[in-house]
Amino acid sequence: MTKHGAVVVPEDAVVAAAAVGWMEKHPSALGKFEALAAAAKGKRIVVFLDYDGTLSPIVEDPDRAVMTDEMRDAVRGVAARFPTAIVSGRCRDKVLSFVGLEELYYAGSHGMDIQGPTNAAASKGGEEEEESVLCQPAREFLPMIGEAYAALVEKVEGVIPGAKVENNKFCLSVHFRRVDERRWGAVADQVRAVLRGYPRLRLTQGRKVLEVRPAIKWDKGEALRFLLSALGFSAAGDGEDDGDDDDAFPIYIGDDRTDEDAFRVLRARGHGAGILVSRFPKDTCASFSLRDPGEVKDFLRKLVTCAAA
Ligand SMILES: O=P(O)(O)OC[C@H]1O[C@H](O[C@H]2O[C@H](CO)[C@@H](O)[C@H](O)[C@H]2O)[C@H](O)[C@@H](O)[C@@H]1O
Repeated sequence: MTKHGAVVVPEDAVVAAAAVGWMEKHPSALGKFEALAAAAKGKRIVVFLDYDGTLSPIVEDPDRAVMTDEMRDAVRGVAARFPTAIVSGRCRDKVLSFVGLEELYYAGSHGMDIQGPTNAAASKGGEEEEESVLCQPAREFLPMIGEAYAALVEKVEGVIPGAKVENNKFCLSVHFRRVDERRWGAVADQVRAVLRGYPRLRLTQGRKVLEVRPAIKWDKGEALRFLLSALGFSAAGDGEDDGDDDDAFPIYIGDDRTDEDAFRVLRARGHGAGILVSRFPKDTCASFSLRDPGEVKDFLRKLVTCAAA
């Protein structure tokens, strides 16, 4: 096609070519399953799963982001074969209530609240909750988060229709999915104004959500390292003879910006697989991709079948 003598490539063709290029760099984890299984051969697979957008589809109301029974069965099957952790921005109790599987590790509040399986602790009786909590690096921030929550409810949720503040214990989520798009800027301005009173809290952005969290060096990547180490594997994965088992093959599946911290850790380790859940090309440190939670479920089922073979 030509216009004024120049070659004009239709916009759809440019988008399609970019998508093809992106898929070459981040191929489908289903399409490359055999290669992935071969890379994991002889190593011990450890599975890390984000929740929203990965195990459950993104929905308007965060309180209704439930997971299907089929997905629960797939996660249960994986957890019966490999150590498995849910790593979420949600507070640990809420994500546990959505997933409903006590045999998993849970890292809530973007990894700032880590708990081991509660099924074993529960059978011992007594102080199950305290026994199963493994790591809470932002404990001292609890009173500050409580104060900031109250201020955000008053100054954002109370003022901008559709805005919703979710208390995730060690962090807060300010949702604007249901806010009129013309007021998104106002949400961000109000949140920033509140946070000026809390210089030790920082702001990041997820999928139509502003995330307020303690400004400490801790994120989903650190949680992944912590859990590997708690499971007896090397946290660095550097092949050093430091007494730790370097034979883990961590698989991390997630859809959002906060999952990039975990993908970066896997890149640095040089083994394991970061899998981004996305229908569209996105800048990512993940090596593979899956399109949506339906494909995540298929991938988890394949892992189970492969382990049983
Ligand atoms: O780390 P995640 O498990 O992915 O949690 C990140 C945030 O997820 C939730 O919000 C997102 O999903 C909602 C339900 O589908 C959707 O309404 C919202 O727009 C998304 O941002 C959760 O509510 C947040 O607290 C998490 O931080």
